[in-house]
Amino acid sequence: MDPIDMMATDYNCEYLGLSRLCLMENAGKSISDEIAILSTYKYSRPVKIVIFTGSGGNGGDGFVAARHLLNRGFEVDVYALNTADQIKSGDALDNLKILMNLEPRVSRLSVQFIKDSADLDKIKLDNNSPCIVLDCLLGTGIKGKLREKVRKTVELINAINGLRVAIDVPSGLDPLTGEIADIAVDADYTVCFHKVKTGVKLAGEGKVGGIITCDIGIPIEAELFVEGGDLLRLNNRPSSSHKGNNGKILIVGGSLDYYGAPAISAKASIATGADLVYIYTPKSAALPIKSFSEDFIVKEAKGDYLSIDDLDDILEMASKVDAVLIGPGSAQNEDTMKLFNVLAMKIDKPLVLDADALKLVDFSLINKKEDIIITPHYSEFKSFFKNQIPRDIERNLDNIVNLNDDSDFVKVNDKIDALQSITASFDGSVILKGQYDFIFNKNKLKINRTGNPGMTVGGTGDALAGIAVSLLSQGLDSWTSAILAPYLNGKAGDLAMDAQGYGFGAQDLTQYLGAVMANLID
Ligand SMILES: NC(=O)C1=CN([C@@H]2O[C@H](COP(=O)(O)OP(=O)(O)OC[C@H]3O[C@@H](n4cnc5c(N)ncnc54)[C@H](O)[C@@H]3O)[C@@H](O)[C@H]2O)[C@@H](O)CC1
Ligand SMILES: [K+]
Repeated sequence: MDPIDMMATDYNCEYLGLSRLCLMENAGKSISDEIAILSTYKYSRPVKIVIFTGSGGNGGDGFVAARHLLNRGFEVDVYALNTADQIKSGDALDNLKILMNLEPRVSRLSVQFIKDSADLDKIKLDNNSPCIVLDCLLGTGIKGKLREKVRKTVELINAINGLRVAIDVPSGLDPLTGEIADIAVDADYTVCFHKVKTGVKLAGEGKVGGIITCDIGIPIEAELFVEGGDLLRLNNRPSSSHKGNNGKILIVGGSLDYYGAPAISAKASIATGADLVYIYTPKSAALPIKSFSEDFIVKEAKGDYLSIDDLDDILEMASKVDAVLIGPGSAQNEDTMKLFNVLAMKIDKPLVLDADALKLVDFSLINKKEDIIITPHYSEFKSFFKNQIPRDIERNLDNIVNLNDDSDFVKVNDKIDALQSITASFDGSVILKGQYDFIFNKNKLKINRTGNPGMTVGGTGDALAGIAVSLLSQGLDSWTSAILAPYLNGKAGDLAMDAQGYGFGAQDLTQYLGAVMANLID
């Protein structure tokens, strides 16, 4: 499991009501269980446990483990590299405080703080008595080069005559790639929580020792549902960035009949952080779109509908932006169909296809593109994938997909199986909109639960497409953009509903997007 997926999952537990403090307790308890087994297996008796702790959640696991190991009768020495005021994780701090509250010492616990590297030289371990060393310095939160004190501690741990057990990830090893930039704990065992981190798997036994995976009570739904923790996937904007660095978008849409759709998409794009939005639209739609906002840069096509005559202009504009949305409000006619099919093939930027584009663009022209998101509701889904639906599923598709009772485990799983078999030869990401949005690509699946019946109002689908293209333009990959877009859209819809009841429109919804993006449980 990639570190970002693990962090998002941990946070998602909080949104499901399962606190990270509780997960840390389970992690520390499972360390204690595994250490008891290893102690018996390696030494046939309890040995001294030496725990080195860092400033984050990994250190917190060590503090919890210390408490459980004491209860099992072990003698425990904790060497904390950070004092209480330097500890970054609130949960770790709570657990350090518990250890510090155990005064006067009745149990066989010692806690020492390592202020600087010189303090490390003072640690004297009896090399003739066996011990088990727990590396709780750094886990999935490692960033950049090891700081000097941590680096020295890793050297010390590697020199100790004892069994080295790394917690979650050997400190110094990249939890994503498995690479060691400088030095890492040379672990005999690595105890991983929930799932083995990708880097630990890639590094191999020579670097991480034997891998032990512990369940810490994270429900499958914390991974499957898009929740607030997934907002951790949003890019941090560099403070040195300037206009245009954070997303340039082209929206191709609008027609004599519809002009609101591209404007709402554009509003949602700006509201989710894109810097510049260009809209290519027929003359008849251009003026009303301009009047929506001074933020839009509108280029007029000649006719009342988009047509192949617009191809060169659009390709020229597409070459200057980071991502392109095709479809909102374009209406369906032969000329527009020709244009959209060529555009979908020729544009080599990340793409979103929405609304009429899904009725006009041929599946076989784009099914091998990975950098594409489609945002169908059920009837658009059926139309787009019409030649991909296996016979046995086709007969029953309406029943399978239009679930009313989504709490039914079997039905939800039938639906997932059916959707994945229909979309098996599509390499992009699909957001199937509904009461619950199902988001999937060839390998992954997520379910978004935000949103409310007030969102049946016109334009919320256009907002969704605008958010998706905005995230793409800011450098997120198509899968990440596809899972976050419906979450943000639905959550903003929920805030609009709280404020205005069913009286809100898609434009109102876009006003809440910025606040939703900034809102992560601490
Ligand atoms: N968040 C959760 O819900 C859970 C987290 N768990 C544990 O918490 C870990 C993740 O916690 P965190 O996100 O706090 O991250 P870490 O505990 O891995 O480390 C983050 C801390 O280390 C410091 N740091 C980062 N890079 C450094 C470097 N190169 N040199 C020196 N110091 C550096 C940071 O300043 C930060 O304070 C997991 O690996 C796991 O062990 C478990 O308790 C299970 C639950
Ligand atoms: K560690």
